[in-house]
Amino acid sequence: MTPSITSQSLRLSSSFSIAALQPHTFSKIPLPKSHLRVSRQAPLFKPISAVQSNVLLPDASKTATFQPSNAPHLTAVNTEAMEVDRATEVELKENGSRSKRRTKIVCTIGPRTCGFDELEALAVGGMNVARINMCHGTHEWNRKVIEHVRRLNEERGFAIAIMMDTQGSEIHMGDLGGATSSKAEDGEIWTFTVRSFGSNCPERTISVNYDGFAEDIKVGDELLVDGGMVRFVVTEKIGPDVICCCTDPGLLLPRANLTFWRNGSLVQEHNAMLPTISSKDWLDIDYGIAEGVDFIAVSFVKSAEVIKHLKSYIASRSPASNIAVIAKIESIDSLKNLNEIILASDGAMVARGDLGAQVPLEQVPSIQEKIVQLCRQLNKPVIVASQLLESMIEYPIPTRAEVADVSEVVRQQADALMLSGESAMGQFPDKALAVLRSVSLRIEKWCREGKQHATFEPPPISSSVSAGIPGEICNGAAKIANKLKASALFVYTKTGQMASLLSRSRPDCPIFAFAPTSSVRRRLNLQWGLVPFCLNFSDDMESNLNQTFSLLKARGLIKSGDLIIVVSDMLQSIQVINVP
Ligand SMILES: Nc1ncnc2c1ncn2[C@@H]1O[C@H](COP(=O)(O)OP(=O)(O)OP(=O)(O)O)[C@@H](O)[C@H]1O
Ligand SMILES: CC(=O)C(=O)O
Ligand SMILES: [K+]
Ligand SMILES: [Mg+2]
Repeated sequence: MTPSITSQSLRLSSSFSIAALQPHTFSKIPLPKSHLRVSRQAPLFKPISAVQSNVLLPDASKTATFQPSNAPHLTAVNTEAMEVDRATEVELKENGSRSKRRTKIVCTIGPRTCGFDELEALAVGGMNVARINMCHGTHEWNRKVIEHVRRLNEERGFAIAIMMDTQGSEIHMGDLGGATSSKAEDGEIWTFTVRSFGSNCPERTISVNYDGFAEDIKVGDELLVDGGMVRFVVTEKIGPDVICCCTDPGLLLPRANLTFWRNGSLVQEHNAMLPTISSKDWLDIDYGIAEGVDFIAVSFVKSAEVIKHLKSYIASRSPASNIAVIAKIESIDSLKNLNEIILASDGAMVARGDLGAQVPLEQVPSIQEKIVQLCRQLNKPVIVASQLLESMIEYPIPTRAEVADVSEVVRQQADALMLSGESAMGQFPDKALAVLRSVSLRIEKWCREGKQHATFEPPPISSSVSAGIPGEICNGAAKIANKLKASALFVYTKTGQMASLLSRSRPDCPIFAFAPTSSVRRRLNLQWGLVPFCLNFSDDMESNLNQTFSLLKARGLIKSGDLIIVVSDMLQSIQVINVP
């Protein structure tokens, strides 16, 4: 039977809640008359008779679309479905909604995980975002991956976003003539050159992507592959060829990054000549726009200008698209302009791989913490990437140190963790994902327990952004949710902004975010604590709530008596409701 909402409810109108939180901020804004209504049996909501007719229920029995248990035979009607996937459902039900994982997981897709079945295993294992790296793979290859992910979303109710990562134009090696790797031994002489050889690469010769490669290099400089995985010293320059002697032996991987060091410092001259977005990158970006990817992550960002330029390019090429631009922080230049870059972007990535090749390794942890905090202040999602579980490329369990590293990211409350080689070409992609999931869950719980008696204070919003009324409503709602130990926060949001602000407050309970389009839903799937749903809601909050309660109860994701705190784009209010 359809429930009616009759349990105790408390409704705080905007003027009450806002004024109570921070009166001075709102003096200029006209608000409705202040009132606080607390009622028992409050007739706030009508019973939901029309719920089922507002929901699309596909026939396929294996889909995860919500299907109220008493109406299994209804089929398509006029609006979009509200979907939930197996992974979310299991996580919500396993230990109760409050223990749902908050930290999101990005998986890089490579030869190991590009098939439909492998992608499905990652989806079921909790992947929130699939990353394709344009350093590798053709457009055709990447298109297949995108198609598979789309199919999983459509058929199985997942909300997996696609992130396209640009190659960027830093100096890197060629593809080793198709070999998967090459071993450089101590004392061996290798040639690095701008000449290209196709598949007939002479022995101990590496082609390099940048024409000006040999120009600024001096005999005696050190050449580091992938930040020092293999090290050479330059012994001679002959025309376009740079002759080097190997001083730290190791494995050379295709397209590995190259940096030059002189007297202990990075030689930056040639990097300065390279555009952040190369002509190849622009073609890849056109491809990404055409494929409708959700995020474009820009490698080796140097300034805010390039982000602004890309955002206006996307807006002009595809005005209706909702592609978010993520700034990858992985160079000395990006550190110099961090504030402006992050402000101009829709999110950031701490790309520790290349970052660690440009700054001394011992500086990487403090830089990571600084970027994570800044992103939180500026309300931008942040991903921490690279080498989180590097040993799991080869081994089925991580090192203790890797677990400690992942724990630290979770403790810092970054939005997302990222797998690179572990999921792209490692032997244990599913196990690596499971480690990220279980460490996240455990550390999140530990942090919540630890702060039980601490007072709640979200970080101040930086003076360079103003979150205004919505920001204060969200902070207030999170505060109330923590105090009352609510089961969940609900947010009805058209653009996703209100959900982001709630996520920023890092509340103790999960945030169920209802968005009208699947593209907003996917985009929200990168952010801490958000459980995004696609729901075609109206301006009538009463009916939205009736509908949502009915659907979530039918699925067993909430139950009568649960305490829910509700906010929305449409009303400047915080509602406190017991699920009927
Ligand atoms: N599409 C792909 N095809 C083949 N190999 C891939 C692909 N994507 C990733 N890989 C492999 O996985 C490794 C790690 O992936 P990752 O995306 O982190 O790349 P990367 O080369 O380290 O560059 P970046 O700095 O852009 O992350 C790569 O070095 C490569 O060997
Ligand atoms: C992810 C990436 O690009 C890096 O760590 O360098
Ligand atoms: K890249
Ligand atoms: Mg990188």
